[in-house]
Amino acid sequence: MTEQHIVFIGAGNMARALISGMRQRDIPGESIQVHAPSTLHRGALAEEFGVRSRPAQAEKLPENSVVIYAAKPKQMPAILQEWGDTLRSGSALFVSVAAGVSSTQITALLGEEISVVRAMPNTPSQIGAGATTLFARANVGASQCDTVQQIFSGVGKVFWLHDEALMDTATALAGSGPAYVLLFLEALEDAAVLQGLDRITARALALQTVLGTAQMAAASPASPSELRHQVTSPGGTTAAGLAVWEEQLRPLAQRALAAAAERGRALSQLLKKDA
Ligand SMILES: NC(=O)C1=CN([C@@H]2O[C@H](COP(=O)(O)OP(=O)(O)OC[C@H]3O[C@@H](n4cnc5c(N)ncnc54)[C@H](O)[C@@H]3O)[C@@H](O)[C@H]2O)C=CC1
Ligand SMILES: O=C(O)[C@@H]1CCC=N1
Repeated sequence: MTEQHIVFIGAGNMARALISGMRQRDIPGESIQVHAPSTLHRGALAEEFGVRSRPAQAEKLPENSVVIYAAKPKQMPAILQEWGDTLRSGSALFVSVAAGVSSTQITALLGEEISVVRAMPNTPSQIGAGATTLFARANVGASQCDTVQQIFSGVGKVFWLHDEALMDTATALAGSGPAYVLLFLEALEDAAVLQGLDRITARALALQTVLGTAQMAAASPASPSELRHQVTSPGGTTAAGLAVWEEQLRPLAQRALAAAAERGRALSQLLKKDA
């Protein structure tokens, strides 16, 4: 990709996941800069990934900077207050990974229409297997969209949305999704242990089953439903297990995604109250 200067605001879990994925894609450490108040967090990233580390306060940014906001949603008013002059005076592209906070809220906080893209990545980005949804405001140019596409496609698959309201759904599905899959793994493991299987074998079997099935589904032109039928012999073990899952799983998925998307909208409302 073209020489970009990538500036992270925040040095937590998501910044770490993205930086890890970027470094594996040979984005040089010197072109990544991390700002956070805690020397512990940013120092650890500097040591592990060779990125540059700075305190929280803003400074003049190099040309071609992409600023990735990776601190908490509720901190955005205070942090943008600190960064406002820097962001308004330069030509930086601002990418927010904050759940819920709308691009209109971001430009309102900055008091100016700078280029803003929202991104919703997820933690598998740390091994290049992320899923990121992107939304660009109308004033973001094609070359800026290309830049963001290159950054996030380096750490996984990228999906653009044209309706910003659906970012809350994408957050509920893919941003939060790794936690659901991990809970599913834990539940399968615990259930097998309850039947007597030792924990190490139960964990390894659950993991390989989910991994192998996801890889098979990704490699196959068949739909998940078609592949599922290939496993399900009439009157067999799978049919017996599936009957139990079917009672609850779809309504549960709907409720879980609704709750997560609603939380995204609530985070955005909270910001309105604080702003
Ligand atoms: N964790 C995840 O799986 C995902 C998180 N996100 C979003 O990423 C953002 C960060 O989430 P996490 O990394 O999980 O949180 P975290 O709590 O791990 O990290 C937050 C970071 O912000 C830093 N920070 C606090 N005050 C600051 C300031 N004044 N200036 C600069 N940095 C400051 C903290 O030092 C910390 O490094 C959130 O907005 C979240 O919605 C988005 C997708 C997935
Ligand atoms: O739980 C959260 O709010 C963040 C956004 C998506 C994943 N983690």
